[in-house]
Amino acid sequence: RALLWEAGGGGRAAGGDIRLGSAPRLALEPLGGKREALEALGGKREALEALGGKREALEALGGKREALEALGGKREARACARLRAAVRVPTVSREGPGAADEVALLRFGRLLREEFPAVFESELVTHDLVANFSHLLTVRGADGGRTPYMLTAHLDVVPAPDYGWDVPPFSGEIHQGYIYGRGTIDDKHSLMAILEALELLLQRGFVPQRTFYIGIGHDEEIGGDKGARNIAKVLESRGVKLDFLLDEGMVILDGVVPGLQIPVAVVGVSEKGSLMLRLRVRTETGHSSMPAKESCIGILSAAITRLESNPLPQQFGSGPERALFEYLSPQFNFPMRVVTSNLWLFGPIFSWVLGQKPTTNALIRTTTAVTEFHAGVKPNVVAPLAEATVNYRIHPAQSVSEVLRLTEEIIADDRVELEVLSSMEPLPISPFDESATGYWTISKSITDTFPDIVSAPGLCIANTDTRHYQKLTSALYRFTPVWNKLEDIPRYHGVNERISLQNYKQTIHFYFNLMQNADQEEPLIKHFHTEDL
Ligand SMILES: CCCCCCCCCCCCCCCCCC(=O)N[C@@H](Cc1ccccc1)C(=O)O
Ligand SMILES: [Zn+2]
Ligand SMILES: [Zn+2]
Repeated sequence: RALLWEAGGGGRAAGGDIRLGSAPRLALEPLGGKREALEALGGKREALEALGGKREALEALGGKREALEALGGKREARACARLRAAVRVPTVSREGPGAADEVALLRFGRLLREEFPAVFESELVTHDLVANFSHLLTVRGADGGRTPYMLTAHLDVVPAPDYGWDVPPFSGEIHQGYIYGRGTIDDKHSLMAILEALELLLQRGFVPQRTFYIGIGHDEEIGGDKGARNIAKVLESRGVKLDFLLDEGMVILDGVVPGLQIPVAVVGVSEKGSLMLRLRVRTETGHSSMPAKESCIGILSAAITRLESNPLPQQFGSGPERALFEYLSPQFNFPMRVVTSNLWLFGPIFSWVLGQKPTTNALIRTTTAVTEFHAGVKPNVVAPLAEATVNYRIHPAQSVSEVLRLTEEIIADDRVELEVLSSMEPLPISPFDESATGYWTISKSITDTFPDIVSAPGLCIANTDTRHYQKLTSALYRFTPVWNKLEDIPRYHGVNERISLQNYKQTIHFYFNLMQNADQEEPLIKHFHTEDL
């Protein structure tokens, strides 16, 4: 039992490889025969459900001991199997009209209904299908006088080309204690864990005191304009106001913050804005044997070089990043503790240090990413047009108009046309003072689940569906309890996205704790404990 959930968890323990892939007879031998194998696994149906099929079951299990250790308990095995099944449905969002895979989106909806019968059949739960593929669950609380809260997640994923992955990205394979696949940390893990926690609580007869909503968007990865936006509209039309909302966003960082001695759970209390800018240069085309002195490609390249060599000014101290370091100050090692306790003095040097790495640089300034470049039509034709896309993520201390003005100043060339493709101002800072019940409910649930780490408010550097819910509450928080070491950060939207089995179990525990903590008036007391899971 312990091995399954501890392998790879928090990067601390290395589990054994349970993908053996040997012939069925070889797999059966160490188990002592088919009947014994099935008995060990609690029954044929459970074994097959947990592992996704007979052949896979046999391939995955190398021996009796490994089988028992790997499966832990039936409940854990089933939860793990359900996440793997979710990963196998390729709910990929692509840019452009008609790009949604409607078959996969519908299949995913069916999977949710089949896998969580207690949720979907409960008298306490109402299910609304929104914009054909998104889901809104209302879990009716006993005390209608209390303000509801909301948990959100999304079921779509970014594309995942096969190359570069150790296992196919939509296989949900388990490898060395991790479930691999697109969506395992963005964001099917949180969606499935929320429903796992609710399923279990409902099975145990839990009746929440206050109503809560679960919003599951189907197009977050392309802006959420159909899913989350319409879920929010449904709630607005019903006159709903929320105490707080929790979505994906920030995570647990282990060894990512320089000088911090313990892992920190960063709860995003604000979110950077965004500006997608198209740069365009047009020049006379013609025969490449008689080129003009400058080409549109050269002009645009020079503009881009100026943007990259002139990052926008650092803003350290004027956004929620300052609170993060003040909260964490006692946890830093000796020299950093002095620095972070005296930011009035060391602010400029600390900001310079943060600016040296992409992850921490993202906290302190509006970032400039040149993401696309297109030009030219033929090797012997002078290019008529060069285009590039620049994606700014705007620090809360700046605005879209300020970033546009600075861009024009840096480029300083009228031949470069600017077109705003989309823009979004940074989101306001949600409350995290003593009276912020949502923040403290999340914070307590983090501590209940991970007693040895600290939590702190911080800035979410990517964008989430939360902006669609701004009319419902000003208390928007962004956090899922994914445990990240520095080397794990590129897995988001990258290759080898994965979650450890232990970390997935912790994710379920987190929501299980949260659903109970959210009901409590001070002091926060739970009825059920995660040890019972
Ligand atoms: C104290 C040091 C902190 C160092 C920072 C470390 C950062 C670690 C961050 C981990 C990243 C987690 C990201 C998860 C959420 C991703 C959400 C997302 O991908 N959103 C898209 C949404 C979008 C927006 C606009 C158009 C299309 C899609 C995004 O691009 O932001
Ligand atoms: Zn996401
Ligand atoms: Zn994403």
